[in-house]
Amino acid sequence: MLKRSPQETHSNVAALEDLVSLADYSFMDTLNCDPEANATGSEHSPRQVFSGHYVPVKPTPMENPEYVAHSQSLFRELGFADSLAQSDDFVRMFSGDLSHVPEPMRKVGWACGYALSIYGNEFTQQCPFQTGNGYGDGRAISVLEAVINGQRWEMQLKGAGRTPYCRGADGRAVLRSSVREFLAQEHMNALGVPTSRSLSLNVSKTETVRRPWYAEGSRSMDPDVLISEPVAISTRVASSFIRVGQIELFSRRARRNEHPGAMEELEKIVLHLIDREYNGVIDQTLPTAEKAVLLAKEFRSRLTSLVANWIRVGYCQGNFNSDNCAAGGFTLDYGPFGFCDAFDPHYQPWTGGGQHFSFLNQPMAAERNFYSFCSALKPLLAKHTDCLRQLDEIQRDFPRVMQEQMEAMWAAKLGLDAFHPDLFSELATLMMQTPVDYTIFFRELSSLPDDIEPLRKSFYGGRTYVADPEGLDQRWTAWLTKWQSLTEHRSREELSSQMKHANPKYSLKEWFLVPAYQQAASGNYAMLRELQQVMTQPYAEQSERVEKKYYRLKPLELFGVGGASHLSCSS
Ligand SMILES: Nc1ncnc2c1ncn2[C@@H]1O[C@H](COP(=O)(O)OP(=O)(O)OP(=O)(O)O)[C@@H](O)[C@H]1O
Repeated sequence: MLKRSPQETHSNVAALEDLVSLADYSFMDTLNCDPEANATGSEHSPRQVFSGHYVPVKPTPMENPEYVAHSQSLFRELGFADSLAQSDDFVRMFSGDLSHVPEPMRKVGWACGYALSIYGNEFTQQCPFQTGNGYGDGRAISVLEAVINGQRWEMQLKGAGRTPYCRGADGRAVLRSSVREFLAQEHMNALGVPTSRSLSLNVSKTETVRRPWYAEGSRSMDPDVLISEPVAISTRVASSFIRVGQIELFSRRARRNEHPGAMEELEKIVLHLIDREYNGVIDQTLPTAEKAVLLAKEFRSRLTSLVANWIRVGYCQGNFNSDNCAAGGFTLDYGPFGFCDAFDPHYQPWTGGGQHFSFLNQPMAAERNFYSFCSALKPLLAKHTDCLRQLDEIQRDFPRVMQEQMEAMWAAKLGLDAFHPDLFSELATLMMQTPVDYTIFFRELSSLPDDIEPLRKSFYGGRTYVADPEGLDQRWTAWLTKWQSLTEHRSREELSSQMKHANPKYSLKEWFLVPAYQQAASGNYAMLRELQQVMTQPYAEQSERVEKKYYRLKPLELFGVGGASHLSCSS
């Protein structure tokens, strides 16, 4: 096993050999392999997995892979040469072909099982009496864990073929959803929102799969209408991919005493989570029960901050169940996500998603996931009443901590020293009634306008109403005057600069993504590259051409039926 010390730097990862020399399989010592699994990783058919933390699985190489994109910023952070991304070896490996990969890399990846709670309600699929159901990484296969520049990274191929958790599906991801996830991860990182990161994106020149599409004139996917789409594999990278649902899976098994080692497996996954995500935050010498309490407290802090950040940048996750909630407190699984255009508290990017996951309901959805997380820890605290009491307190206090984070976030967006409920409530009403583009409004406000004229750039209604029958102009003026009186004690330059750090100028709207992935499907990646360039500097003033194209209201024809959102949960 090869492990580098944090002091060592790797500024010269220019070839596959350099990368795989960093491979670290220490998780195999601390986690359990499914005892029924075949060590060669040749299992690609769905089956029930009853115990163990991971199943060895070989990725299924994508036919005729072609390089599409890589993250220059992550490559820089990892000390990788940009030329590596397009080298044959690298493209093959991150398209699922490990046959040529040298030692010490094992030519087998791994997939993990997890459970699912839907808005806090336990969901069990297929097998009601046992939690060893087939839910888990159905198409995501990790191939490498490595400590690079003192930080541990897990590299996971999404769309790398079937695993025992595929539940009969094809194990593939299409280019459309892969482009969305690749760009969204890049964008969120540049926005300063904790997230899994994009490493690379490759497409197959020949392999396609069929996916449901819209029936004529409808906004919903129709399972009977299928289209062929190119297959792609994106590699995402994170300190771990442990989800709340994963802790739940082992907790359910322990609670139901499903097998003799169930409690031990729960403890192992919790300690693994602490090691991967909370190392340095939680004292390793404490007993497990005390560690679990600290873990809950730290996760609460990260999760509430994460969700406040989502709202700050206009992001809605769309399907924030416990399987899509990273236990490290970062954004994971960019499926039916969206960045809002017009401000709407009930903005929900996914036609299949419920209102409970909509934009301003995300704190509640986070609370549900947090409760699932705390419940999952409880079997470890059964004999520790004091720890249990502390955990209950941490859980009970979630809404207060969430509210504090939200208020601090709104205050920062408005450049205020403290949250002013009346001012905010009038603003929210005005933003909805006008309505305003969320990104443009806050960015224009960050330039500290003297009157409401510059704010009109963000008014959707402003394009159609002339007479102002509802007196919106007067109300906006009154609101602005009040806001100005609360901020006038600050240096204008400093205030504006601070607000521009809280309020991005550019956000990755779906109607920018659609033409980019459509063009990519025909082998042209120009728009994708341009979006990557623009959206990785979301707070910067960019060229006039960029501003004209990406800092504008969503065109009216893209609203409503036949709109620009081509997304589903699992594409
Ligand atoms: N084409 C597919 N083949 C096999 N499994 C799939 C496929 N699509 C989705 N799944 C699995 O179904 C579950 C729900 O899908 P969802 O869209 O939330 O996840 P995903 O986008 O594939 O994965 P992740 O949460 O890892 O980003 C996941 O466990 C996923 O692995």
